[in-house]
Amino acid sequence: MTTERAVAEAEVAKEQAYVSMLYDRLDEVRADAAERRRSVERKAGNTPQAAVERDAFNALHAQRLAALDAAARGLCFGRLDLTDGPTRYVGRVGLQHRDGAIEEPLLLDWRAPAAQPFYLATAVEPAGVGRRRRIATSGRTVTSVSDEIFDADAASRWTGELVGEAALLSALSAARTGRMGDVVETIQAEQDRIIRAERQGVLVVAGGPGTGKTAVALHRAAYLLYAHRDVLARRVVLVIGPSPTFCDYIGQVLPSLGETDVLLRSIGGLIPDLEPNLTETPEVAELKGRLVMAEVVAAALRARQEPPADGLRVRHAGYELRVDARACRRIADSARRSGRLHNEARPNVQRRLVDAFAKHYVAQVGGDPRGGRNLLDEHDQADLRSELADEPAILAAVESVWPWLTPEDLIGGLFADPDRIAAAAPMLTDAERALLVRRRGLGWSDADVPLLDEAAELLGNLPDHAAEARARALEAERRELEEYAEGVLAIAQGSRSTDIEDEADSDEAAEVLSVFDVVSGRGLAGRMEEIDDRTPVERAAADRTWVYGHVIVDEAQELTAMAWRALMRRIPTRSMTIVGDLFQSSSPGGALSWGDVLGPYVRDGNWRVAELTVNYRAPSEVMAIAGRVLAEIDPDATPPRSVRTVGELPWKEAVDPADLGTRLRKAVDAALAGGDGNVAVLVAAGAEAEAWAALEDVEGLATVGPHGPDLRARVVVLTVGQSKGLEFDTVIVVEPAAIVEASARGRSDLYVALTRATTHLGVLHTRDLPASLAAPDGWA
Ligand SMILES: Nc1ncnc2c1ncn2[C@@H]1O[C@H](COP(=O)(O)OP(=O)(O)OP(=O)(O)O)[C@@H](O)[C@H]1O
Repeated sequence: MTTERAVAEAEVAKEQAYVSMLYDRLDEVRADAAERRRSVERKAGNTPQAAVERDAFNALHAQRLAALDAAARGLCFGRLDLTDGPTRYVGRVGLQHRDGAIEEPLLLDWRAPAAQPFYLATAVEPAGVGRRRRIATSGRTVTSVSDEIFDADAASRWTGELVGEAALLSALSAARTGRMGDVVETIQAEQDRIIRAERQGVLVVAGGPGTGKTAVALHRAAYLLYAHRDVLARRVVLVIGPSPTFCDYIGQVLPSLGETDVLLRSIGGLIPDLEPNLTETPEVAELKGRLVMAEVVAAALRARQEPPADGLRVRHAGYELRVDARACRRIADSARRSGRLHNEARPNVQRRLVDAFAKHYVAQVGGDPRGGRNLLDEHDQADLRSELADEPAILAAVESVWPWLTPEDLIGGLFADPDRIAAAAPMLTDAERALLVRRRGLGWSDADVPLLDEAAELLGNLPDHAAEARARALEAERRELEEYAEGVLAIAQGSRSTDIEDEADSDEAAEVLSVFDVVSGRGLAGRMEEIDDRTPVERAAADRTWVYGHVIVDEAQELTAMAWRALMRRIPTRSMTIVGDLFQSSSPGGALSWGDVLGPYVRDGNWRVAELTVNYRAPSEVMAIAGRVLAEIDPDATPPRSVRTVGELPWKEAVDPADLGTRLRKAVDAALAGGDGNVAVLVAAGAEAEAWAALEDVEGLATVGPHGPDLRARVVVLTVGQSKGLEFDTVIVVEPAAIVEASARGRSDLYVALTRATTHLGVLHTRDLPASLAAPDGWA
């Protein structure tokens, strides 16, 4: 055995002793936490107050246990030998001595200030570190140690191998699993500075593909929760991702760091109980994303507050009761001027209209034919008034002036009626207005969500009784419509089934479907009756108006102006981390500059940009090709510098259209045979069906669930839009020309597609390649 190996083994043995001790201590702490949780559960007291307290403590201990469980994997991964001080061990969680008497902790949480030199020390700026040691473990066993020596004295004491970037490179070369993992053991200095940046104000993290923006954003969430737990655990950190698929992809990172006070959502998921089920064309999504839509929504509401031109008439107890048009208008105008939200103003409108009807009623019932004083006394008049207050015909008349409205009513009612659109959106062209038309009851798209949110802001909540009454009314309406629809269909089509899907084209069916809108109102009413023993994250998830402690936006370049508007309402303190790359923006309504995005919401000087410059994902061979596409997007842009070179050039192949499927199949088979990594086939939107069909019988092909294809499969087909933020060992891009043509920002889509590869990249094409890819150099 060489001396170096003997020394290394001795060091491993020493670290093993320390790491075993840490695991013993972790087991003790977990046992204590579990015992405390059990004792809370056993605590006496059956009052609702005691139950709520018990649940709160339970949640706290459950969270602590989750953090300790998460820490068990790779508990300790580093050691710092300070030049003028003690030795410190760095890990996933902080551990103290049992008696707590000794000041130095047994293990430092990676987020503690004292642990920072582990990420920042370099030979040039050692930050007081003599030696940084990385400790690799498998389960509870130390498998190796590797050192960097920053101090000549320490160097003379240590003769083992020096492996600077080995841990990073080995992490980056590992096969991908379809789920992002944490990088806590190998955070790089430029990333660490961003992770620990001040909480106040808006921090924009810009950087090219693969620079770790998502990784940094998630570790920042974990850091902020550590540094400001008192506020943030109560107010919750919201992380916005570009799609539910992406949220699934990154969903394990924070739990693996022991953090659960975080809510992950896409913009489409911002309204509780509403799951968008429709996909818009890019034109419609762009139109709905424009800020002018806020004016359209406001105008649509004003139009719903318009009293009938010839006033109101109601028959009651043999009398015709009237409120003339001028009086109706006065009441509506003053409700609008009151500044109250629409539904909050309704009780006042109702009271004044009932008063006006009652006045007419009293005049008719007690009027003196000879022109004298009214014959009814004050009590009689009050009785008549209260008789009218619950009269359905009167309430229906009030509805016609100032209806109870949910966001779904307002926006669904607007889109369903070209006349309403014309009145609310005179600033749009005819063609644009036509894009907005949609029958009611078909559902909602991601692009509708900010509009529904805008509507909700103007409307306010329905009070419980109104929500219930409305649910009852709509239930009755639904039954009536169902009967009607059945009748109509029975006459028209004999015994044909009235399955809703069969009827999707009939107007009756559309109306029948529209009652699904009610579910959220009813769900809301039901929820309010429950005792509120939910965790802050659960409460935030169920509350559209929740104000968050910090908001992190990933792939922020994709958000439309309306989406930003909706999001900013959730974070009035503007404590935000915004992560994105403008060159990867494919959304036609997406950002062109961070100044444009933030200008309306954040004062200059309250936001700053931090850049990430190193590409941890795509190797230099892939970036050489992708960089040429970037140069076509913007000749002045600099692609991020790759840390890895894999020694394999990307390939491209021209194929006959008839052979595309067979060739694709061959390429996927070859990739699968070449290793145990995953494979993604990336295509232009609309071309996915063909690719799925070509790969139908490939073993390991993804299944498709409600959030899209399962990324944990070995082979997956995705549109470029779906692949945003993801990465795969092998990427096969099909028909770049079609990707470029598919949208106004098609070149950015092609840049995104090429930069998803961690190791192998291939391009299949039946048409000419864009100039940036046509040049022969850089290809195998
Ligand atoms: N310090 C690090 N240590 C180990 N792996 C890292 C580190 N930083 C980033 N990575 C890895 O690099 C890959 C790319 O990171 P990430 O997805 O965060 O990049 P991104 O900038 O968000 O990319 P894109 O803009 O393309 O979505 C991921 O696999 C991530 O885990």
